[in-house]
Amino acid sequence: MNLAALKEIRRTLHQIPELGFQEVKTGAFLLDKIKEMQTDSVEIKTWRTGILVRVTGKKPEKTIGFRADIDGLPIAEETGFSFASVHQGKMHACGHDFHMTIALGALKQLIENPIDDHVLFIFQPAEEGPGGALPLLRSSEFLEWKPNCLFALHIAPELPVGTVSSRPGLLFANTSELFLDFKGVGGHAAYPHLTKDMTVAASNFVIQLQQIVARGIDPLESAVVTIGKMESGVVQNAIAETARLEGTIRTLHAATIAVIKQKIAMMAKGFEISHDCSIAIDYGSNYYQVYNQEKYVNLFQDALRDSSITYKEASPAMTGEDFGYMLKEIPGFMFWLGVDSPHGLHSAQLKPDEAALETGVQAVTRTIRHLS
Ligand SMILES: CC(=O)N[C@@H](CCC[C@H](N)C(=O)O)C(=O)O
Repeated sequence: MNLAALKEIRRTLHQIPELGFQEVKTGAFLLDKIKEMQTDSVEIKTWRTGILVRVTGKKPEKTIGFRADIDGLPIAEETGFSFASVHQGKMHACGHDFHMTIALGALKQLIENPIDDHVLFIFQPAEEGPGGALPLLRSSEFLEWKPNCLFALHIAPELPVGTVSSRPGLLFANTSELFLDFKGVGGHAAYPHLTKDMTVAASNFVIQLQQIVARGIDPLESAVVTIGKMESGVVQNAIAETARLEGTIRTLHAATIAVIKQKIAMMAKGFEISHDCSIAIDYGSNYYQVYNQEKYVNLFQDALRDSSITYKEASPAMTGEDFGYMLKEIPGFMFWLGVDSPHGLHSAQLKPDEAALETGVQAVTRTIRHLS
C-alpha cells in the first residue's frame, strides 16, 4: 500500500472517531478493508466491536501478534483539517487512526508475502477506557488464536518521523482512573451560611490532592495525580449542591497506586467532616504497566538494522496502556513511533505527520518477519 492509500484510510478513520465499545462504524470500515484484501489464507473473527485477523503461515510453528487500538476520545477537534472528525465532541486525539492504518498496511504486505508462522492482527476496542485488552485476552475468540509473542506501537508527537523508540523493562506506567462525587447542600448565592458549598469543597480537594504526591510519596518513586475534569453547580447565582472530579493516578510501581488510593480515601474522610458533605469515590478502570521483554526489544532493533529507520532508547513514561495486560501474559514489547506533531497526545490540535504511516508499516512488517 503506498502513502496515498495509507493517507486515504487514515483520513476516513480520522473522521469517524468512536468511544470505547461503541466503535461500530470504525469496525465496519475496517472489516470492509480487510475483506477487500482477504484471500484463502485469511481468517476473520469479531469480538464485541473488535476484530481479529489471522494470516495463515506457510509452515507455522507459532503465532506472532500485532495489536492496534481502535477507539477515539471525548475531545472536540480543533485541527482545522479538511478531514476533521464529523462526530461532534469526539476525536482521534491519541493516534489510534494511525495505529489502525498501519495495521492494515502491514496486513496487506503479510497477505501478499506470507511468512512461515501465523500472524494475528488484533484490532482492539476501548483502550482509552474502560479497557478492551483484559476482556479480549480472556475471550474464547482470542484464546483460540492466542499468539506466542506480540507487540504494539504508539505514536510519539515529540519524535521526528523516521524514528522509533523503546526500552527493555518498564515503558508505560500503572494507572487508575479516579472519580469523586461530592454532595452537600445547595442554596441561594446570597446565603452561603445556609449551604454546604461543593464548588468550594471540590476546589480545595483538587489543591490538596497535589500534596499527596509532593508530601506522601517517596521522592525516588514517580507518581502523578491529575484531575482533568471538574463539574459543579447549575447557575451563577446558586451555591452548588454537588460537584464531580474526574482524573487519573499514575505510578511507575504497581504498589504505589494502593498507597495513593489509601491517602485519597483518608483525605475524603477529612473533607466529609470539614465540609459537612459526603464524598463517593470510584476508581474506574485500572491498567497494568507496559513492561517490555529485553529479548524482544533487541529483536526489534535487529529487525530495523539495515533500514532507514532510526532507533532511540526511550525513557519510561507516565502514559497508560491496557496493552500492559497482554504483555503480562504474553512475551513481547511496545514501541513509540515518531510523528512530529507540535501538539501532544490528547490535544485537540494533535497533527501527526502522515509520512510516519510508511515508517510504521515498514517497522511492523520488518519486525513480524524477523520474529518468525
Ligand atoms: C497512551 C495513552 O494516552 N493512554 C491513555 C490510557 C487511559 C487510561 C485511563 N483512562 C486513565 O486515564 O487512567 C492515557 O491517558 O495514558
